[in-house]
Amino acid sequence: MKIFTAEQISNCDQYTIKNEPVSSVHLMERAAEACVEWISENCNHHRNFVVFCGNGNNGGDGFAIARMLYQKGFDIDVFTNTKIKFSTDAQENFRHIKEISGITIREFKEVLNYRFDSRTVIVDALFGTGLSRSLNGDVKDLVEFLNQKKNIKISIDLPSGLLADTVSDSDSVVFMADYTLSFQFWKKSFLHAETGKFAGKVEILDINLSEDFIEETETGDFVIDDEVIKSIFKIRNEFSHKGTYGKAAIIGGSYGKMGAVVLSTRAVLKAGAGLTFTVAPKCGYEILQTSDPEAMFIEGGKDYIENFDVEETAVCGIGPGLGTHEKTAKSLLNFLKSCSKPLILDADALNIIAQDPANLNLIPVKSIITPHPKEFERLFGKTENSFERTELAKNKSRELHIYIVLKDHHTQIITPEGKVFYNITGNSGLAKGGSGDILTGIITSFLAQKYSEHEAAILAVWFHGKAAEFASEKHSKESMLPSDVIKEFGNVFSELNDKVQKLL
Ligand SMILES: NC(=O)C1=CN([C@@H]2O[C@H](COP(=O)(O)OP(=O)(O)OC[C@H]3O[C@@H](n4cnc5c(N)ncnc54)[C@H](O)[C@@H]3O)[C@@H](O)[C@H]2O)[C@@H](O)CC1
Ligand SMILES: Nc1ncnc2c1ncn2[C@@H]1O[C@H](COP(=O)(O)OP(=O)(O)O)[C@@H](O)[C@H]1O
Ligand SMILES: [K+]
Repeated sequence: MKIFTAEQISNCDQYTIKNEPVSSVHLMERAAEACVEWISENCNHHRNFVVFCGNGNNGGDGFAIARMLYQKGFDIDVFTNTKIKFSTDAQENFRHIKEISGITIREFKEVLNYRFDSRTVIVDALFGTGLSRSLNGDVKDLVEFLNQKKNIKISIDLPSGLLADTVSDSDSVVFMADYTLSFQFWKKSFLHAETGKFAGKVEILDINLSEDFIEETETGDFVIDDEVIKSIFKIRNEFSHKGTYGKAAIIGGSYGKMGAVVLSTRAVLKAGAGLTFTVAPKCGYEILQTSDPEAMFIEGGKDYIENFDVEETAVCGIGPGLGTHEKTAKSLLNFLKSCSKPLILDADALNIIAQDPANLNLIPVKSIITPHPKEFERLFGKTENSFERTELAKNKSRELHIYIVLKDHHTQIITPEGKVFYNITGNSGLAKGGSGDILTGIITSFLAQKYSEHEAAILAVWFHGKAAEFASEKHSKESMLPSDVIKEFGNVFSELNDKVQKLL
């Protein structure tokens, strides 16, 4: 799914109104219907809603939602500011709601005397994509007041005060939603930590905006949705043999960190590679042969790795548990100098490279590197916030002609062409040592299976998150272990096969 800026979204609305058989006010009606449908389906314990409506079209949505919820039998109160001029469509919906005697309309300032029942849901329809500056004055006070309430809060389109595509000033006041019902597209601000925290759980509601506009409008930012995944995943060929699925090698491990290669190797195996090797120090021989018997062991040193050579045709994932021993570092850098095929570089491989900026140029083109934010900083330097980090990653991907998998809650895959793919699978159950090792294994496995670097990185990140979702359902986010995540790979493949199967 494409991610658009606030300006592009507004253009999309206008294009739809101009070119499709729908008027502006009908599009608002469609948007409100989608919200009301979601609320009716999901809201089982709450009967009363208090809707806060601004003067623009976001407020118009709010009036229409209030009317429709009332017609469905919910108790509704509405707050607005009648002293400021409404937009045309908001005015029309305000007119409709005034005619309903069962709905009381109050001015914002009356909120201080309003009795919030603990089961009242607060709906924020103050500002959406039209927000042009930080909240101030009365409306800022209102949002601060509402944020103190313990009630469930739903934002329409965007939490008020949040900009769609960039970070707000750190002292800006933003409505703190539990749920955000947003129209048609993911907004970039939902996907970054500093701003996404205001949106709560995000639901994207389809309001049928013009497909032609969406198709023709260029963007560099995408969300990895089912369509992206279906276009990448390949069904396993029955007329195949192990050679069809490639050779993969995990290179890593050091005394005390052998678990990282065990997990990484197991992830390669369970993600479907044909032949799997582990290059690890001798001290890991028994551990690896016992834990992952399907993989072949290659001795890469005694207590730490000194030899990175594996079969020419194997795809190499380097770094899990590798350590940064001087001799390991020296031989890794020598290996990089002699290597021209794309590699997967993670963890200590990145920490070794980060020791000297000149090392960055040794990374073979089209390699996939998988830094978490701290490793990214060691490699490329500090940034003010995660939006800037993504921009820096885009520059570096272009410059070095590599793929950067910037690991985060919404991990980003950044391509040498400057495109950014945001992942929306996964959860905080992955915030544990060992999760990244698994991701390295999955990417290595998919690359060995002849997915392109671009496809392998995107599919693997999505896959990793999806497996975490299955694992958390069984074990909880708190208790799930990276090894539980690997056990769910089978369920993810079943889901993938179901998605792409040609059903009779
Ligand atoms: N036909 C359409 O264009 C549709 C628009 N929709 C809704 O319309 C919204 C966008 O509507 P608008 O473009 O009218 O914008 P908003 O309703 O987000 O609000 C913008 C209004 O607030 C003012 N404003 C901006 N920042 C302010 C601030 N900090 N303090 C006080 N006032 C401020 C602006 O001057 C403008 O009058 C979307 O988020 C969505 O909810 C949906 O109904 C779908 C269809
Ligand atoms: N809160 C979270 N939500 C979603 N994914 C997460 C979260 N925390 C961590 N992850 C994922 O888990 C992995 C952790 O990687 P990393 O920090 O390198 O772990 P390790 O050091 O164990 O290898 C990344 O893929 C990251 O995106
Ligand atoms: K809003």
